[in-house]
Amino acid sequence: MTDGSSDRPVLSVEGLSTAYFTDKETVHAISDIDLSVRRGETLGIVGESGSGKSVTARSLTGMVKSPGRLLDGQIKYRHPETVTALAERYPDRVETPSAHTESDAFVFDGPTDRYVDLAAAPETALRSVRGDDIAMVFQDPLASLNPVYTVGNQIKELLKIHRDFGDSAATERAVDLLDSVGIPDPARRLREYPHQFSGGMQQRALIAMALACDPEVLVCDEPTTALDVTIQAQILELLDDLQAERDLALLFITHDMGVIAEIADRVSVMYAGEVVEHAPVEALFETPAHPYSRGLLASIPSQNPDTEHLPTIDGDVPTPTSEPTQCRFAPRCPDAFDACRDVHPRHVDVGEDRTASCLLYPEDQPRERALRTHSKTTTEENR
Ligand SMILES: Nc1ncnc2c1ncn2[C@@H]1O[C@H](COP(=O)(O)OP(=O)(O)OP(=O)(O)O)[C@@H](O)[C@H]1O
Ligand code: NI
Repeated sequence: MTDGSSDRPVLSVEGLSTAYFTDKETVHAISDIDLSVRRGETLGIVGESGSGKSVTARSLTGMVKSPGRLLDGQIKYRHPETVTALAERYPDRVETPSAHTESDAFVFDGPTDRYVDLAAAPETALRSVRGDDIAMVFQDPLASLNPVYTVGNQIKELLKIHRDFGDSAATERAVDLLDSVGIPDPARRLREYPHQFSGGMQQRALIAMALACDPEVLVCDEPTTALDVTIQAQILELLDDLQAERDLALLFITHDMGVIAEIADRVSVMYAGEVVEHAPVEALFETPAHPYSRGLLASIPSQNPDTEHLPTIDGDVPTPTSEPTQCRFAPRCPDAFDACRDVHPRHVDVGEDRTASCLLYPEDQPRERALRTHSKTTTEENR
């Protein structure tokens, strides 16, 4: 490829913020999130309950429901066919180097980068991206499957609507899909209802549905949390195989560091609506940079074989009701110092391909100087 898009991440999220406006308060569920995932890569998103993982997943394809709303940020989806198709469908909303349109452009067709900004896309465009380009698998399979239709009919329906398949072609493809996710005797299971499937088989069926339209990106939000460990391990292995076969970009959300170790290539650690560390998985486990990451790791049984009681991080994730002006982890942080309560940390490089947002860094600088790095306003920085 000559347009340079091929070596960029298929999905990159920049400065994404989503808030819920309730009668009582505004919940800044995610603030200024950056993420990226490449084809064939698994990005793990980890954090305790309430850290904003699911809101991040929902924000990606316009699934945030009122009273929630995206406030800011870009979601750059780079898939040449989609860029071309949406540019044709929304000619007034395309920005090219020769034709600068109004500010409501969401298709960017430049010489060095071609993408669709899903944060600015209209719902009609998002609807065609959702499921087709970016598919999701959620924790509770029964909530995502319709109890009154057979599993086969649900898969076939997708293929008929999104792919214009006829009935027999859809049946054939549905059998292949169930087979590819390791469901034995697929032609027979196709005629069964979701409740006739075990939990693990339901989750496999959901993965088959997610893959029906050949997505580029698969987002899995705690897909194995409800399953027992043996079945969980089988599903993780399945996802790993499917990803390799299809060169999928996989975004895998979990609160479980053990699962992250199994499946992720790179990891983004979330806390109270922010990403606090980005790192390759080996580096994160060997030398976690952010004190929160250290705390999460210390609570994995396999990392502490000798301890009878696993250390946990005291306290809970706060519900963020304002934009961050300080370190949100400071109240629970064993390494916190005075400035942590006044200065909002920015992401700084802490190694190859890794950053952390913590006032302890840059580590090689005297603290005063390090603090000045964090105090800089966004406009001073060359964004
Ligand atoms: N519909 C909503 N209305 C108000 N606040 C919401 C809503 N949905 C999510 N939130 C808030 O957004 C924040 C992030 O929630 P989110 O569900 O993304 O967390 P999570 O990391 O997925 O947690 P879990 O591991 O429990 O699934 C929480 O403070 C939550 O209370
Ligand atoms: Ni969640």
